[in-house]
Amino acid sequence: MRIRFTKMQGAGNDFVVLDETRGRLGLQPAQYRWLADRHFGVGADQVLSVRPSPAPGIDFEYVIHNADGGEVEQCGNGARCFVRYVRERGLTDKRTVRVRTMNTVLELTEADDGRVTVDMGPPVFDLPQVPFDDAGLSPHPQGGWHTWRLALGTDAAAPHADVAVLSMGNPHAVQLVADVDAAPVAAVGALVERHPRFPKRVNAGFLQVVDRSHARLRVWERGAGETLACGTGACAAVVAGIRLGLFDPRVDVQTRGGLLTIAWDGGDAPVRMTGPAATVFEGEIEVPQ
Ligand SMILES: N[C@@H](CCC[C@H](N)C(=O)O)C(=O)O
Repeated sequence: MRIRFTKMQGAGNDFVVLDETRGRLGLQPAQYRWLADRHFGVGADQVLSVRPSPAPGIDFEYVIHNADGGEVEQCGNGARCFVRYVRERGLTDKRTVRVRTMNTVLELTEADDGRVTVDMGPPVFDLPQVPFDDAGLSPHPQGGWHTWRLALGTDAAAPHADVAVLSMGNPHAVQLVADVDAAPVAAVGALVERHPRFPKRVNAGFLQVVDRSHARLRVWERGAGETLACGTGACAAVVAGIRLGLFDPRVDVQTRGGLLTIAWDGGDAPVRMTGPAATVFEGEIEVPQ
């Protein structure tokens, strides 16, 4: 099957975007995996499919597949690219677009300078909803909140990670590090991603607090490995830092691929993420059956 695609990136988190507004392509998990493959396919951290309005008051549906082919609930950087995509192609002329993902409706607004702000909705701390299994674990109080100690192996000498656990519609485990450049993101991230306490696996964030309004962040993403930026990861890291008493309500997060600004007023307030989104190139490719 020959398909048209658009390659996009938001802060270096890169995407293959597919237009399914006039009909489904019917791709299977192995085909999403192939499209995301950097050697045999186009190459991307996620594949995003743009579908027509699923209900009155909602402009589009947006479906996300990780590079491993698995469908997931949210993608913050992808959401910014999504709004850029539908506006650039004339699929809408609205500046603020409402889009349904697997488990929520997001509101996205493109500013004159091309930066996009996403209302990501409120963070979720209820552990079964993350989901996180805390049976038999005690939380470690820190600031006004707590972290959880995860053993990263079965023997007594196994290393551990102290993580703050929350959902931004998708699961996140955020650990504080002194220096993101020295953090063992691949080794520890892979262990946290598949830790048995996270039944749906988890995105593992490594957060360096620079000061009360500046952070540095690296994220080992579920189903994609380390990416140059993770939008929901930045939201989760800032929310965790605010609850741990480390940040003010607005934080600039420096990722390896760009700068994201995250704002959260606490409680049930929505998390707002602002950052770049850009088209890289367009093409056509024959996808193996
Ligand atoms: N890159 C994303 C997150 C994509 C999904 C994530 N890997 C998951 O499995 O939940 C972002 O910008 O938020």
